[in-house]
Amino acid sequence: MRKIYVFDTTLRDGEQSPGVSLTTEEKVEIAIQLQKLGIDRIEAGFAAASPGEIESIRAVSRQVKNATLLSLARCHMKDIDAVVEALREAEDPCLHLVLATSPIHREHKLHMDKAKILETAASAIRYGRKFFSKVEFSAEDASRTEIDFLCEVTKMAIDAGACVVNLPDTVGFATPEQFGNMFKTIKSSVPGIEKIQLSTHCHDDLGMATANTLAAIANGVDQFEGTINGIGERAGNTCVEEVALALETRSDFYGAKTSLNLSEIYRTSRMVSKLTGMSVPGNKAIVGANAFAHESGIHQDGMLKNRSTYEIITPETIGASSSKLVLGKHSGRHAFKEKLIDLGYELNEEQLNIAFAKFKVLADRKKNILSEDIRALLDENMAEGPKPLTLDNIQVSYGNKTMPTAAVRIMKENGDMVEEAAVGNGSVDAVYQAIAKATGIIAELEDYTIHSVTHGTDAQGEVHVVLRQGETSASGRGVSTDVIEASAKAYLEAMNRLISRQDREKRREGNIVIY
Ligand SMILES: CC(=O)SCCNC(=O)CCNC(=O)[C@H](O)C(C)(C)COP(=O)(O)OP(=O)(O)OC[C@H]1O[C@@H](n2cnc3c(N)ncnc32)[C@H](O)[C@@H]1OP(=O)(O)O
Ligand SMILES: CC(C)C(=O)C(=O)O
Ligand SMILES: [Mg+2]
Repeated sequence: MRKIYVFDTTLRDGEQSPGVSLTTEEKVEIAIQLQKLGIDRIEAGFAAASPGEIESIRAVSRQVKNATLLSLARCHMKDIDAVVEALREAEDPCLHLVLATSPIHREHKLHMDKAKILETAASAIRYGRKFFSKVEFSAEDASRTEIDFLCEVTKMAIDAGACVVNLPDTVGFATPEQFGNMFKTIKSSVPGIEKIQLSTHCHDDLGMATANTLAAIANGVDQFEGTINGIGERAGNTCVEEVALALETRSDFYGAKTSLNLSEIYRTSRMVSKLTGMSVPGNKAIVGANAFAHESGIHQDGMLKNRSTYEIITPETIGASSSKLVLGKHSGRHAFKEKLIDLGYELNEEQLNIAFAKFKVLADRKKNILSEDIRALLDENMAEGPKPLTLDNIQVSYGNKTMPTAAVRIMKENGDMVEEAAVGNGSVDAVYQAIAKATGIIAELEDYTIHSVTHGTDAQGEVHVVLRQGETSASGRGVSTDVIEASAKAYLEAMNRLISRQDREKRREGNIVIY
């Protein structure tokens, strides 16, 4: 199996993401993790950018022992001198030089003709070789460079002493077939190409960075460059994790693999996301929160029967915890039942049907049903004891400049409905006043607590109340995506318990129940 070298540029091109600036400590933390991941070459920064950048690269170089360490430089002596300073303590240093070669960059940016490009790059490589035994040369915007000139540039870099020649798709313009052909031509027509390693470096402007990188690999490159989570300039770079997993999963096709410790991928992704502040979209390949989550009933049923039906990579491979069957409105009975077993509930067929029906109602109201939602739903449905009072309807009118008003309709055990409205000093208070008026039961609210059972703005709220009447107290719990409804449910549950307790006590005393 051919080994593909991984060049990680999270700390250089990744840091070029708008809004990202890593401290020295953060760069060091990421570099240590990149080593654990088994990255072969780590680009720690652009030394000439600032004195602080030189310091950061030096700090990283003190920690990196098992990877080649690079810093990027323009083809300028002062940039190269800055790299010399930054990489002085590196165990295995490599200078990374860049110069654009495309007609657009030559004419509009550099104001250099082809001869000047060749001369500038060659003298920079030669100057760099005085300090470094390893020099990588990148022909920026290679994919928009005339192929004959690119062959000349590659030959110049080899002759001047580069050991890696990188041909980037700097602006994400290439298409896989065209990009693959570019490498095929370079490999077959540049004399001395076997003396160096060929590398690729892609950007994702058209969403083709991974495809283009794989096309380059299929056409013989030895190294690919990328970043964790694909962060980087504009739409970002090739995602290291995507290419590594594509090679691993489709080694039958590519016949090539990286030597990454794949089980460190998830941890590395989380760390980079946290330290750069760039969140990973849920549907991101490999490392997104949904990459191993299954919501629809047919998929969940398949997963329960055999994971290979809907997963081509296991989460364990990348160090993520496990596949998730996410319960939602598309879920079916198989997954629901499995979830109940996981949560320790044993329901008979009839109970299961009832719970499943209630779950579907909840799923229509709430996008993401979590374990706590299910627990809350089951505990509520399975709560024992008689229910003298049931909430039938509730309506609240709230305005920050008006008194909150609530109207409630409550069904008694015998089926009678009682309706009342009341104002309060808040919406919950108004509801409680209305319930008190409707039932005629005046109880002291001894305790009221509310917390979110799950996360997000559509989370379920769970309310606990304690009511007291004389010597008797009772607690109640209510759960709903609406906190007012949860509050009303909790209040009525506490009232029902209060009534039952008083009922029992009165029976014992031979009296008649008041309610
Ligand atoms: C494709 C890439 O990702 S390339 C890497 C991009 N990364 C960075 O730019 C790192 C951060 N950069 C910086 O801190 C600054 O741009 C510096 C320190 C490098 C240079 O800053 P300044 O001297 O102020 O120049 P500025 O950035 O405004 O312009 C770039 C100059 O370098 C020239 N240049 C651009 N690329 C190269 C190159 N590879 N080799 C030599 N000169 C180059 C430009 O033509 C321009 O020259 P000019 O001043 O004669 O017009
Ligand atoms: C410096 C080079 C490799 C680069 O980042 C690019 O061309 O995108
Ligand atoms: Mg780049």
